Amino acid sequence: MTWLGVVADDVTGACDLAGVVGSTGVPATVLLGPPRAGDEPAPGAGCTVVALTSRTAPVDDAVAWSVAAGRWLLDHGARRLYQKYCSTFDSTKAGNIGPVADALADLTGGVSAGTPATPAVGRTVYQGHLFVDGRLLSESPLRDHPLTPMTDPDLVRVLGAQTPRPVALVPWPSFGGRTERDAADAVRRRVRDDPTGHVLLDALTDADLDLHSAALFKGDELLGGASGLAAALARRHVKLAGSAAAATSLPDVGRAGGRVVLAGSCSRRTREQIAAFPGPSVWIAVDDLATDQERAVTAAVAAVAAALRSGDGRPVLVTTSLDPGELRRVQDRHGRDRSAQLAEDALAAVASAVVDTGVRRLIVAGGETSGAVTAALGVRQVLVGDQVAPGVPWTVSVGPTRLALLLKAGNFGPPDLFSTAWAVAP
Ligand SMILES: Nc1ncnc2c1ncn2[C@@H]1O[C@H](COP(=O)(O)OP(=O)(O)O)[C@@H](O)[C@H]1O
Ligand SMILES: O=C(O)[C@@H](O)C(=O)COP(=O)(O)O
Repeated sequence: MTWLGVVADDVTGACDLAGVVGSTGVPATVLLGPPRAGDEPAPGAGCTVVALTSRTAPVDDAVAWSVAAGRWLLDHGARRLYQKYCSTFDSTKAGNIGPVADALADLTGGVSAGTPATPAVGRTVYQGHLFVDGRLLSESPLRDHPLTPMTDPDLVRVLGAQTPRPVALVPWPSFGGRTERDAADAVRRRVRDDPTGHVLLDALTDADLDLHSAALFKGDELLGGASGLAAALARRHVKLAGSAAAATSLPDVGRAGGRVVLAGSCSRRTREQIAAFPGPSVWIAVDDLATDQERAVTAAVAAVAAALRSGDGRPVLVTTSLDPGELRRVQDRHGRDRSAQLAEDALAAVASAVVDTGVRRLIVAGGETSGAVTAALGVRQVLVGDQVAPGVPWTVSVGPTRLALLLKAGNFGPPDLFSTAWAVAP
């Protein structure tokens, strides 16, 4: 029975959260939404995540899809709603986190409380400022993101610019190091004082997130954040229920057909993973796609097929990724949105082509990229298994053609992920 219903703004974020929650003993499943008539949560899932592609969508679409997903989750028994956004608060200039929070809060208690802090992957929030591996967000590689460059680390200000509702902060000194009861008082007082607003929570450690989950577990407000707070809520759920479920074992997809890595992420970690990849690789240039998309995609598909045939079973990497300087030049030539669309469409087309030839195991790097690839493959639901690294679980698609998919957030996973993750593939 679904206890936590999650509306996630991208596919890799959904898998991150489901993997992390699953590792606490709460089985989690991901529906790639918005939900359609006849969709049902997977049986036995304590946490059902609806993955949207709403992070960079127009605001009205993001709100409409999120409300549909939230209603569906509540209609299917979810006791709490959770808005999953990025641990680095990734937002376009228009900013979808605020409007979606406003709309989802209206479905629940009218107020939201949450934090992107996820110490397991180096994201902490202090005095409302977001740090990534100890650097302010604005000084981290996120300032160079292709679609959502983050240049302001002050989350109260960033969220405040996205919503007409008040945004309040629970700063660390008001709860940090306190007893569970005192910390809960500090959080609940803030939530009571702002009954129509959004409350952001500082958090430096998982212990801080456990204090927040104790304060928020029984309320009716909209919860929000990244996988850190969701995991703390799941730990609390398991503690109160007194038992954890066994890890989900994923069905085998077989070993035939070869293995492919599709990397559309330009994030620093993905670029390290590309640089460390020892196998054959095919690079697709956005300039070529802009000149003649069909020809460039056909050439890429042929190159991948040849590499799969002659590569002794080694995985093949296909990528459009660029470093920040080159990326800016491509964006200047073709426009930010158009170049992103060309890259996503190309990798999605390559994914369809290789699956048509029998490939059943794929790693996809990048949230937007994973959204495009799973849409092209017609994947509607994935079962989530063990994590290869924090926030990086293998999944298997539900449906007649089972695919093993590792849908990886751009900045996640160790540098050798593209060659080592296969050892534990379903
Ligand atoms: N060569 C390129 N030029 C312009 N945009 C690109 C290029 N390669 C990839 N992109 C775009 O960059 C974006 C990366 O976002 P995403 O896939 O979400 O990765 P991440 O998880 O790192 O945020 C995608 O929209 C992708 O299509
Ligand atoms: O919270 C996170 O950092 C991730 O779950 C996430 O959302 C990452 O987004 P992408 O880097 O766009 O995959």
